[in-house]
Amino acid sequence: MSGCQLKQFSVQRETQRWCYDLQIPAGQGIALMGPSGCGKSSLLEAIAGFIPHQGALWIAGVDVSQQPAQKRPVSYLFQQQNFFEHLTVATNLRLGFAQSHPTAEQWQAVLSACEQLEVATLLDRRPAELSGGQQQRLALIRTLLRPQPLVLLDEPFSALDDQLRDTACQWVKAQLKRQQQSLILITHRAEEAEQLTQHRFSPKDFLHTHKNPS
Ligand SMILES: Nc1ncnc2c1ncn2[C@@H]1O[C@H](COP(=O)(O)OP(=O)(O)OP(=O)(O)O)[C@@H](O)[C@H]1O
Repeated sequence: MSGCQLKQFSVQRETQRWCYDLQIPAGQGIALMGPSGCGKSSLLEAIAGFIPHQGALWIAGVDVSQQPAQKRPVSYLFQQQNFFEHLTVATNLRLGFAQSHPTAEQWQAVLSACEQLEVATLLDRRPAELSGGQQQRLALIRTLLRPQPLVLLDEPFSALDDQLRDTACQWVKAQLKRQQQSLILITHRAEEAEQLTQHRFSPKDFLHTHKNPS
């Protein structure tokens, strides 16, 4: 089956445990909302393979739950953009593709995205020479153009003003549709969730709290 499916997928942080049964069809998305500390980032980290989980995780028809993080077909944008500081923006963008060699078509898509998101003149700079909003748009481009079936975005528009936020949101929506990627989005803004996803929920609703033995 295409898309992404979590079956009895459980994540543990000390005394807290969340258990999820979710399905996200290809080209569709869900938004994780809710207060600080409710478990939004923990779910993304477990799906990406950075923290342990139990249960099954199917992505594009394959159960990847036993795979290490680097093998999972997931493209993840953290709140910190994690660029290599000693490399130019262009080289950082190339690193998103297999063997760091995008095809001519893939690189054309990168350049076109850079034009649309108004960062095309920045490709020869180093990340430290960019504003927070410029870094965020370039990180979005790197994340969305990696040809992975599942995209995880953690507050991807937080450094953008309203006009750029709207432009970036529309671009993300078009990319997901064109590449039939599933999305899990963390956001505090209802309008972003409505624009990009079909379902919204809080991890709080999936929480089982254990009492420490006394
Ligand atoms: N590395 C860690 N070790 C132990 N507990 C952690 C760790 N990281 C987070 N937690 C705890 O797990 C719970 C969920 O945290 P998580 O970061 O997933 O929440 P969040 O909803 O993403 O919060 P925020 O909106 O503030 O980023 C919190 O109680 C937090 O204190």
